[in-house]
Amino acid sequence: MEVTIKVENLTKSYHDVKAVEKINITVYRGEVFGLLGANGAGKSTTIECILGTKKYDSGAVSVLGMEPQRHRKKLFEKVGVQFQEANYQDKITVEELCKVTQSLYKTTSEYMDLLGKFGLLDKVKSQVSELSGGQKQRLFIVLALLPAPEVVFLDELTTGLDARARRDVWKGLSDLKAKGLTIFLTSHFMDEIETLCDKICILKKGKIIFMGTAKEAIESSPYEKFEDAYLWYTDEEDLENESI
Ligand SMILES: Nc1ncnc2c1ncn2[C@@H]1O[C@H](COP(=O)(O)OP(=O)(O)OP(=O)(O)O)[C@@H](O)[C@H]1O
Repeated sequence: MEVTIKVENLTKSYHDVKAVEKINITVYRGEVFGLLGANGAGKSTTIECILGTKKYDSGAVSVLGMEPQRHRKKLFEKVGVQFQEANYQDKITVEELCKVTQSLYKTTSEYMDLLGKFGLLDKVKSQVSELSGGQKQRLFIVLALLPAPEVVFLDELTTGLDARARRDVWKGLSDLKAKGLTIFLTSHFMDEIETLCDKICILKKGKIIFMGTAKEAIESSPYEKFEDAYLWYTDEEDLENESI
């Protein structure tokens, strides 16, 4: 199997806070990989180190066989990133933003196809500033996929989306996965993780406390539901006291 992302002993501190410590991750081509953990567990730091937008203290990272900080430009052509907030002019339509984004890349996907896949076809002529939060979120997924990337990073995949839109996003991503796209995502929704991810990694205070499939996570816990198992991994000591 072809390795798409390889992270070895990744360590990063902010002053005296160890945000991630000796993390090892391998993601194969065509896999959907889910990075989980409570707020502050180290997910964003890990993603930023993998993308080369943050400097790590020690360890090694390779994406599509390239070192992100050294091959930033070349990687930019093949890696898609979903931003939570994008910097675009106020008065720009969805179509114009798609075209501007396309102009940054050598090869691109058809924006109309992607807007259709993610339920935004009727918004093509709308101003981006007039979209709802959930529509913007989907537009950011479309923008991440426009370069026809080999791997895409989706941080907090469906935060802010309604139930229908979440299902549409899952379907859109599953179709792209079937075509060989590698997907690296974070999410706080356990149903989404269970549905989409081939492999998950749970971080707690910057360290990996579980790596495997969602099914394996359940099997190695005392619980039958993935969300219960996840909570057991992330805060073992508190779960027994909960009444709901
Ligand atoms: N720029 C920074 N300066 C100092 N500390 C930081 C900085 N960025 C993150 N941290 C700290 O590093 C730790 C990991 O943060 P990180 O943002 O990676 O977590 P996360 O898992 O992405 O959280 P969330 O789910 O809330 O987005 C936290 O303790 C956080 O306070």
